Amino acid sequence: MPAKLLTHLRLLHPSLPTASMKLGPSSHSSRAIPLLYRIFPFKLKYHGLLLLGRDSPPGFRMLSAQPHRDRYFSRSDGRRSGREVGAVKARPKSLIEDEAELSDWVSDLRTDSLRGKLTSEDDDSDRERGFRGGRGRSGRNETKRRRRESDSEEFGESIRQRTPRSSGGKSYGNGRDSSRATGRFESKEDDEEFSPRTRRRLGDRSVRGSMTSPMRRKGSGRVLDDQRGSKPQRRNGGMVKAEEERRSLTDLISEEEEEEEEETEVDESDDGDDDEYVKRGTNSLFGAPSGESVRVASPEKSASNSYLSETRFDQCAVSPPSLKGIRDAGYEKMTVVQEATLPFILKGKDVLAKAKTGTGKTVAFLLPSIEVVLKSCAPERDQKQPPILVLVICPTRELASQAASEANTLLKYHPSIGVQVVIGGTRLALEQKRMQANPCQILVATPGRLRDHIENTAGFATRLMGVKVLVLDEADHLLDMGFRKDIEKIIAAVPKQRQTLLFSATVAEEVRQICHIALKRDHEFINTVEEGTEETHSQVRQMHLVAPLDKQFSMLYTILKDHIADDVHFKVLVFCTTAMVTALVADVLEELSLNVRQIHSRKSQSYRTRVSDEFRKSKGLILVTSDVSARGVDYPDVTLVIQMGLPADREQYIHRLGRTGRKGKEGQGILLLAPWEEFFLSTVKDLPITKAPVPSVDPDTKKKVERALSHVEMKSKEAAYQAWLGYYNSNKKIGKDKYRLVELANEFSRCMGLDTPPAIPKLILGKMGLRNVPGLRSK
Ligand SMILES: Nc1ncnc2c1ncn2[C@@H]1O[C@H](COP(=O)(O)OP(=O)(O)OP(=O)(O)O)[C@@H](O)[C@H]1O
Repeated sequence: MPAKLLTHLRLLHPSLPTASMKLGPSSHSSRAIPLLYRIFPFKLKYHGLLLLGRDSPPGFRMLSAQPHRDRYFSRSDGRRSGREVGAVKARPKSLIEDEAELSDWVSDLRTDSLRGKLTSEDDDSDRERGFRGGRGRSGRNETKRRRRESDSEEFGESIRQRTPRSSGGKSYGNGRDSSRATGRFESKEDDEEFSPRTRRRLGDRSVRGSMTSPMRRKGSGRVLDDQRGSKPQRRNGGMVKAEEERRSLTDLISEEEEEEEEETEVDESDDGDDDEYVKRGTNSLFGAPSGESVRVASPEKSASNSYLSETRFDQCAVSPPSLKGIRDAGYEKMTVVQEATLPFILKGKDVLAKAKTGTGKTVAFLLPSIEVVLKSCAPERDQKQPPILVLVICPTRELASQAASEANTLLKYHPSIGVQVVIGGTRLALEQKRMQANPCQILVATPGRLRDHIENTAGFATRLMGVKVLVLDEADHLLDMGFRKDIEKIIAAVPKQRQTLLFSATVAEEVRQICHIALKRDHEFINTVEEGTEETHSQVRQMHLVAPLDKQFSMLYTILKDHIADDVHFKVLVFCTTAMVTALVADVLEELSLNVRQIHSRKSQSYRTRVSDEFRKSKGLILVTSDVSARGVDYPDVTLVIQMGLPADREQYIHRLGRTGRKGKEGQGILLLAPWEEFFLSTVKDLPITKAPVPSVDPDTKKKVERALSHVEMKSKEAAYQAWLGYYNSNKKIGKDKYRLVELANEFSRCMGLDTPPAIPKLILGKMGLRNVPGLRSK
């Protein structure tokens, strides 16, 4: 690590070592097979299922329950043959990923230290630390105020024209007849230097190394344990100052736009109790997993490529009421990840599980968690603050609500067990009341709001001391820098003696390096993504299209029209880089008379919930969205996912794409990039993304789109421009040349039909480090 970088890092984190720290290579667990033999004594005829990760750090175990590529749903195009992709291969990162870090980045500008990644915008909007004009308001304390300061401010950026590569036919329908050029990525701009995210991670790793380097840990879990209960880390003066500046800035640029505080529409469990039922359930059902009660999917079945295993739930050691709930939900067989993880979780092990999108991870952690609640003694009736036994953390409000709703489904025959959800955008007091008045053994929360409760709800911290199971859904994201502080705080607030479950569709090497902040050392790493296969689904056709910005609106419209014509049951998600760009794209498509909804962090929670519910139930609808929908959200039957502009990173690309092709269904994904964004393709080059045919845009369509753009409100364009500039400014590759960045931003402005780029407040330009850059207008 360059000495200069280390100096900057030390500014950010006083505990950094004085010499750069090198993390040694991971060693490899040789315990995996014997242990699995003990657990699945008759199963290891399928020893092909057990893949010892060559790179696995000690204590990790890779279990591939899908040793063969799914044939059932795969297309016979042979695109994937011969690819060698490590299941958890380390790969470069490219971009700032979540809005929480955007604000950190803004703070860091003053110190000229390394930048974090730019988030496209909010995930857990309640943590909303971004830099966004508006919604700043004072709160009870710093945390609260910071949290309420809103989602990311949007910044923005633009293009260099390059002729898109031509290709054959044009269909963006179901893709069955489309030509499928197997274009190779030329990625002329392959990273020679570290991306901001990589730099940040390097720094981060050094920070980690100083405290909890997995390579030198003897009991890495213990290091964190030692931190529990300790005061939050002291920040250096520079950081404090920067944060204060950011806060005051947020206050200054507040748009006085109070977010509506409304109750979510999450089902609450009833408050019946049935202790007898609970006790009955605990009688004989909870032995350690054995070969008789749990089976791993057979290779034969895996070869069929189904996301389902051959094991039925009723073959497992779960309680009758849970089984009834499962049956009512329509589940009979376990999915591969459920089958692979359940025995370990029921046995009380900490688990890090990786399984592809849409393969039932939520049930995989909820079902055994419910069994843990059942096993625990029922609280005394007059107990004022009954303990919370299971704590599930999700990065977004939508995901938390969804998980709570899934929990309620499974709890149908467990009347005494209650689920509550605490998420941003709702009234804290209301949540406090609900948690008081109703059973709440299982709490699903977004990190920011949970911290609010820890700090501001009387008796809440005591209730958390009852936690027996801690779940981090989308764990890699939660352990990333944007959430890290909140997660560390949360971990410190729950008992050391607990079971921890980490689930995600992506587990980057960096995450494996740091997961010990939450997991015990002897945790299980259960990887159901076969080594050498992609993390995406074979039945999802992935394409990329490179086109100059000024053609993108017309192309988007053409792609959508073609898809709609091709599939009457269309259901499309269009992902955009930031909330304000999302709003702009939605406005344009609406002007073009398409059936469009929009969802992003600038919308009130009640609106988000409404739109999300509508999209879940509908067909024939297009949802234009920011990354609030990128992870975990389970919209059934999405036929097409379009990603416009640079995804925050490789993982985000995979999660966004994962909104289609769920539960073994087919789907399509199109990544629409400008020529100068093409470098991103190198970060996903192991995925089967082919070059899309360039849609032919007829002059009428072009005019129609221009007209639609001219009808979009100026305010919307201004906000999109600023957001766009900010987003790309924080990208190391694009943001490093400010002159070029501004050129591109102004190109974007012209694409919206503006002759002059909108003026941006001086203060914001200053924070972006763009003051006095020619081509920008300030106000
Ligand atoms: N055993 C099962 N049989 C059939 N369907 C199931 C089963 N378990 C879960 N499902 C359904 O599968 C769908 C996807 O589940 P879920 O949202 O938990 O996936 P996921 O793996 O968490 O996806 P993501 O990675 O996108 O978060 C949901 O609609 C869920 O109800």
